[in-house]
Amino acid sequence: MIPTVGFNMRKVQAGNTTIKVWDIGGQARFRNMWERYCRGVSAIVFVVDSSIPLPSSSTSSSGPSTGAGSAPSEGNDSAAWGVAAEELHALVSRPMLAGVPLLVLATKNDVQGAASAEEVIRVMRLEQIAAREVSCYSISSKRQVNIDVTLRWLCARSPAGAR
Ligand SMILES: Nc1nc2c(ncn2[C@@H]2O[C@H](COP(=O)(O)OP(=O)(O)OP(=O)(O)O)[C@@H](O)[C@H]2O)c(=O)[nH]1
Ligand SMILES: [Mg+2]
Repeated sequence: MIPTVGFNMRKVQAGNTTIKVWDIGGQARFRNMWERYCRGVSAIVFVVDSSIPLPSSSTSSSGPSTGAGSAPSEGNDSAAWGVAAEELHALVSRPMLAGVPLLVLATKNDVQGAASAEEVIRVMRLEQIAAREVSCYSISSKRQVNIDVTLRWLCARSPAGAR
């Protein structure tokens, strides 16, 4: 796996449904593209790394955890959860994306000690996201865990109304 530069487009076949996936880079320099690519979509999938240690204080889910004035972490320490939560909440607050269903995927659940879906719901403050469908699954891309339920969730949000 190499970091996504800009975006990639893939079509994924799932049963009778073809899912057109826009995979957008997560690095800071690509985040201003997110809203544009999310307009008019059937669903937004936001992938987080559940192997990153959770913040020690369950209430401090945003902001830098290191000294005052330091930049928010982009690395693999627990401050990355705060960055992810802030970025997700900023994205879904965009008026153009009102009502778009959101699926948060907590990947790397094959790593020992990975955060559970419930922990990710708490640290990402998903219960604060209103007026849209919000789901969260713990998955492993590496071991193909819960990829089937993920595809079913996406198919059920297809414009053709597979529900
Ligand atoms: N153990 C494990 N590693 C994973 C899993 N999914 C991804 N990785 C690894 O995590 C690293 C980052 O994966 P990427 O798919 O490039 O992450 P990304 O979020 O697309 O990153 P950007 O493209 O920069 O946004 C790679 O080294 C992957 O091999 C997983 O389910 N389990
Ligand atoms: Mg990528």
